[in-house]
Amino acid sequence: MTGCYVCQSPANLYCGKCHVAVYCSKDHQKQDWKLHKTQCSPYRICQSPTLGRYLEASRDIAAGDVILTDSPLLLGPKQVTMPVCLGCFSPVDGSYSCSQCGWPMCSSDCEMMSLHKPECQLSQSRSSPVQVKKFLQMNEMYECITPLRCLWLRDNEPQKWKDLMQMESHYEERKNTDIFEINQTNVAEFVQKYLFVKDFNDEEVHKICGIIDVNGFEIPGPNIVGLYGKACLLEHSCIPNTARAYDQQLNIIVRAAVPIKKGEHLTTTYSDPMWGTTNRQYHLRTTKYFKCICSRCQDPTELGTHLSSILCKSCSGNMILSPSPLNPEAYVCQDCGISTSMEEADFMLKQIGERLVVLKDAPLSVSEAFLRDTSKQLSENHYYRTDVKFAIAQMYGRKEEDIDELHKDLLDRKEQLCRDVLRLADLFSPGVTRLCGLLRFELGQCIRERYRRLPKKHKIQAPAKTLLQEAADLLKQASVVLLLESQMQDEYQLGLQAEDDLEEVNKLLAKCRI
Ligand SMILES: C[S@@+](CC[C@H](N)C(=O)[O-])C[C@H]1O[C@@H](n2cnc3c(N)ncnc32)[C@H](O)[C@@H]1O
Repeated sequence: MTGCYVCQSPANLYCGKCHVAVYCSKDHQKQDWKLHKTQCSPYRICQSPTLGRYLEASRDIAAGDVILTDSPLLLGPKQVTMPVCLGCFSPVDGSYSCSQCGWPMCSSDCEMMSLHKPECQLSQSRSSPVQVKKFLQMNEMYECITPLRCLWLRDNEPQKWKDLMQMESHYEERKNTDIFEINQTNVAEFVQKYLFVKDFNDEEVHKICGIIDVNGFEIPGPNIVGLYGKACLLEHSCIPNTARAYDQQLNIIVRAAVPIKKGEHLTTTYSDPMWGTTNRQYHLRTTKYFKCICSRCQDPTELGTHLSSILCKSCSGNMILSPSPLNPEAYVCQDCGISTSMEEADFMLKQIGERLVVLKDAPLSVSEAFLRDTSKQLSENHYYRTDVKFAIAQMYGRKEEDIDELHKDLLDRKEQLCRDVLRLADLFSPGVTRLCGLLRFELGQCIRERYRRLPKKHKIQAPAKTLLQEAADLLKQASVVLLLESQMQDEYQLGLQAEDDLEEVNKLLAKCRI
């Protein structure tokens, strides 16, 4: 939106505070101020040679405050997906196809959705309907859909196309990479040779593929990627200060996760804050084309957590990436100085990673065995171990038995795991974030259950009240965070449960006369 906020005519005079509202003249800016000052964005758009465009807080922002809400420029299936309906994104089996173009859909209702118009129109360049034959597995035919939805904007929605074209594509860096080759075959050539769409040259197609990869947000839950004109300006940090959520229309809502001071950059995470440095760096380098040099990435101990450290075979000390996690040559023991080559460590990590894959469907005892075995190879907080701890912290009291049937030792175990992972989450994904919300929810359940198990006479003693108060604090914080999620998400349902449980705990607290 680049029209004057008052009269919509072409405008280039930006509000000096937020650099978002734009006017055609000083008069219109003055005229709008009374209204605009109540809405003036808490951020401004800035530019730097290393970051490109980025967002900066234009005033102090409190944790939980909405920084921006942005509607999608477009939505499409993720690049690698199995066949999904091109209207509602549910998996499809081929039993219904669009009457106009032949792409499989759910129903005539989905066929009519405006979302589907771009590929529907463009696919009609073929003389016969599109035929999809491979269902319930990844299907490379779908790699062209989101790019087509972008390319279609060029001739149909010029303002959106202009917004899209401002986004970073890293076109030059992508040339000669594997992904460039894949896009050449599965998008550029597929569009020209199978769909008979000749309107877009290879460079345009590759730029669009880059824009999707670099700027697209993977929306949790369904198989959707969304492009958002304002939210894409958030820069990456391995300890982000904002959190993202989506409403039912898939508008993105960006909130301050922690208090943010005027002048601070607004950051999100493009990777996963609970991954180790090497994995985050690899992901950022190969999909976003930059090297993160944040303080966490430069600290071989990752703020003293040793999230990426392995254990020394000689003295069991923590072995860190040396001489620096950004240019590692070996793992070196902090205690005895012995080193292990990157190849040897990578081989061990790969083997452990393969064990991880099968844990999801196995009994919890197999995950516990994994944690026991790896305690001699990996640091206590290693990201592999933390991943498993987080998974089983959620499953105890849910997967094999309900929490009120859980053996006391297992209840203690769940509580310990929640506390261990929460310590790390509070460092790397701090504040009003989904991860902290989930962990506080689980921990709140443990504490509430510990109270429930107290003998009746102990329930009127001071330690019982302390337990109830802790449960109430945890459930309150969990419900506040989880209810910010979209109602479609499981997290939202847990938020509702946290709210109910909190009510019950508060009633018990009110009865406590200690
Ligand atoms: C989603 S875009 C962000 C907006 C972009 N800066 C622009 O001008 O359109 C992602 C790109 O921004 C740059 N970027 C974001 N965070 C960065 C960071 N922490 N360090 C260096 N570059 C970063 C990288 O070029 C990255 O590929």
